[in-house]
Amino acid sequence: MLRYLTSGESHGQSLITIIEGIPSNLNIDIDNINGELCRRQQGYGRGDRMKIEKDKVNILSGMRGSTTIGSPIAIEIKNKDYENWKEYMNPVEEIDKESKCVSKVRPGHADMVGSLKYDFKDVRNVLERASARETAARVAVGGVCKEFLSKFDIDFTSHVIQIGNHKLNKSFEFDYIKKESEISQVRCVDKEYENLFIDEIKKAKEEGDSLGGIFEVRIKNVVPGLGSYVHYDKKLDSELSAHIMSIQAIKGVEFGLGFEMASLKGSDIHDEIYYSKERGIYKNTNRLGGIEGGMSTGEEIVIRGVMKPIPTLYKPLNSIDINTLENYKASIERSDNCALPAACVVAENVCAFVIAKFFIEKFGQDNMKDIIKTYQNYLERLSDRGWKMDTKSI
Ligand SMILES: Cc1cc2nc3c(=O)[nH]c(=O)nc-3n(C[C@H](O)[C@H](O)[C@H](O)COP(=O)(O)O)c2cc1C
Ligand SMILES: C=C(O[C@@H]1CC(C(=O)O)=C[C@@H](OP(=O)(O)O)[C@H]1O)C(=O)O
Repeated sequence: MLRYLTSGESHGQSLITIIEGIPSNLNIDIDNINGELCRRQQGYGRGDRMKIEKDKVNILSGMRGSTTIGSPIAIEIKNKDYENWKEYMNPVEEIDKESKCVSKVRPGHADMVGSLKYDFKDVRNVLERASARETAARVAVGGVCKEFLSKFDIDFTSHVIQIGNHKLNKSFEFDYIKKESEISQVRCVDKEYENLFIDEIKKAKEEGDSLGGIFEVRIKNVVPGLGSYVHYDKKLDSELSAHIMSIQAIKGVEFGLGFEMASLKGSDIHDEIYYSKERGIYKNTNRLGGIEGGMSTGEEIVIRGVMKPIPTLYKPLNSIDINTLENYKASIERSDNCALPAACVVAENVCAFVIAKFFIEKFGQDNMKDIIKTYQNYLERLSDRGWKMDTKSI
């Protein structure tokens, strides 16, 4: 089974991850993983921390000469900002705990319950780990998984479809994919909306406020039959949802037409099935977003996530000092005021982990040669049953 752990505080020395279950003899291009980390750092609305960090992976184990050897892969991403924080964040030496002690808990963060649950007077012990800085490690994991999945032509893209009150029209979006190079600084595929999004973020910032929105992830060339209908924990959509929901500030997930389905009739939704000699089994629509009965259908997987507005506000909300219980305004930590473009990239990469996990479960784990063979056998069998899939790069 493919699995990983992450470790690391936002202003600690490094983020660390260990991934286990990546097959042997997979050639990995480190530049591609660093490229994913760079994409995650982009986006209008990010705060000053992104000017300090230049995230790059340091592979510590599990590979020799750019090739995996089947053992756990340990990856480090250094926090450059640690230099500015080491007197407060050193894990072993005496530190000055008082001067950076946080006690005015921020609504919408893990601050209050985290410090009660783990019995801390200093909320920094909570916020350092609850921070979305951790998503850099998850993107490194996704980067490795994307390297694996690219051998099977599985391809990921994402874009922002709503920020604040401005929302792209969904039906227009459905047959609209842009290449990475054409995606703007707010990861929007439409020029007019790009400007609206930027203006909205700018306005919120001037008001000391923050914004949320909706992003969309699309996954192409996933073979039919990843996941299963037989048990709750084998369903591809439930696992993808769980991983997207685990991203900081994500509050909902939908597939295909998603929540719009509530007001539509069955005949408006379910994708009709056809067969022709030339195309094999096919559908003309993909309203269910590429998953039926917990399994990939072979169509593009279309997932959306909603992100709440960033909780740290420069115009702080009412709160309390968790130690004195006095009423105060919440603490102001340096902050993004909108991070939808970054959340898009994180979502793509957590999806890459889930797809890789289900793929490996279905086609084997030990080495690339065996997996490719099993995959090809499966495609051949599907072809005998009328399904056609382009296998050009294998
Ligand atoms: C990419 C990304 C960047 C974020 N940046 C900030 C930030 O700068 N300031 C902030 O208060 N919250 C930020 N958040 C959200 C918080 O980490 C998150 O709301 C908080 O940890 C509480 O978790 P929850 O919203 O999932 O309940 C960010 C989230 C993501 C995904
Ligand atoms: C560091 C990242 O995001 C951070 C997520 C975050 C939060 O509270 O979640 C708060 C901010 O951290 P800082 O207080 O250091 O400015 C963001 O910059 C990152 O994405 O790499």
